[in-house]
Amino acid sequence: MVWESGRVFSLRFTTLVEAPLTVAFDVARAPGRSWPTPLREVESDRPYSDVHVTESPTGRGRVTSARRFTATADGTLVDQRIDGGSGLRGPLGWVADRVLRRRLQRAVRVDLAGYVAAAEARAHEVVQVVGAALVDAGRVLVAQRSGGPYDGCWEFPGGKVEPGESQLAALVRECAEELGATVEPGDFLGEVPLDGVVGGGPRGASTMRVWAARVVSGEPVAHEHAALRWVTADELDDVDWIAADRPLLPAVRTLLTRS
Ligand SMILES: Nc1nc2c([nH]c(=O)n2[C@H]2C[C@H](O)[C@@H](COP(=O)(O)OP(=O)(O)OP(=O)(O)O)O2)c(=O)[nH]1
Repeated sequence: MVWESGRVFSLRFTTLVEAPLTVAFDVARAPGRSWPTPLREVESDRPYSDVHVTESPTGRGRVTSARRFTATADGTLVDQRIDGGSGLRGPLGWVADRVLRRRLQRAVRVDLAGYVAAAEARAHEVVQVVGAALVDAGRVLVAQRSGGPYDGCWEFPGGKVEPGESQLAALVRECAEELGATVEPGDFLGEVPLDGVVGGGPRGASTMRVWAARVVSGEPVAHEHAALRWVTADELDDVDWIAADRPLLPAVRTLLTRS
């Protein structure tokens, strides 16, 4: 990218936040607290990406901040790219660009330190649900809820993470309770916001993270569900899923076609 006047620089910051995707995104809503000029949001695709712009302090150039939020097994990877320039030409522009670049670098570092702490603290306040896509011979186990608001809908075995419990420990515990089987978690598959799904809570109050897994001992039995079913990749779309789960189906389909 080249600005009409002056030169341009690029900065890149990659940060792992130990918080779910929705939390990492929602807490990041107001970036640029330490920036020289206020940022304006021009694009937002919650909880995946956003773009902000600001004028450079000279009033002649522009700075753009584009962030991408990706759910990973360990939390959320925040990838931020800043493109900007003072908008000034010649030797003065050269100096102004260097100063602006350094100020932004410092400002982002200060912002990130506060942001990571705030997101990780907030992560303890949201309801985190974990789910297991249990795979065997090209099929995945789906479980039918019994009672409650999603009575009759199908879901991944799993449930809420308890305070102080790790997500994978919760996954193994929930599968043992619900299926009477021991499971071993594998690859992380993805995360979906459960906005309003769990107890009708507000936006960002709950989220679900799903892992591929396999049964290592015992035969799954529906201890808490109405029924269990093993389904193939071709049958995935026809299942009457809890609606929030549907965005995870492409990842499950890929998993099944690989297994
Ligand atoms: N287990 C599971 N829960 C899901 C899925 N999709 C989805 O929206 N949910 C929602 C439904 C529930 O509101 C919430 C999980 O709660 P739960 O009732 O199964 O969890 P739990 O066993 O820990 O519940 P409890 O102790 O509070 O009764 O997440 C899914 O695929 N699997």
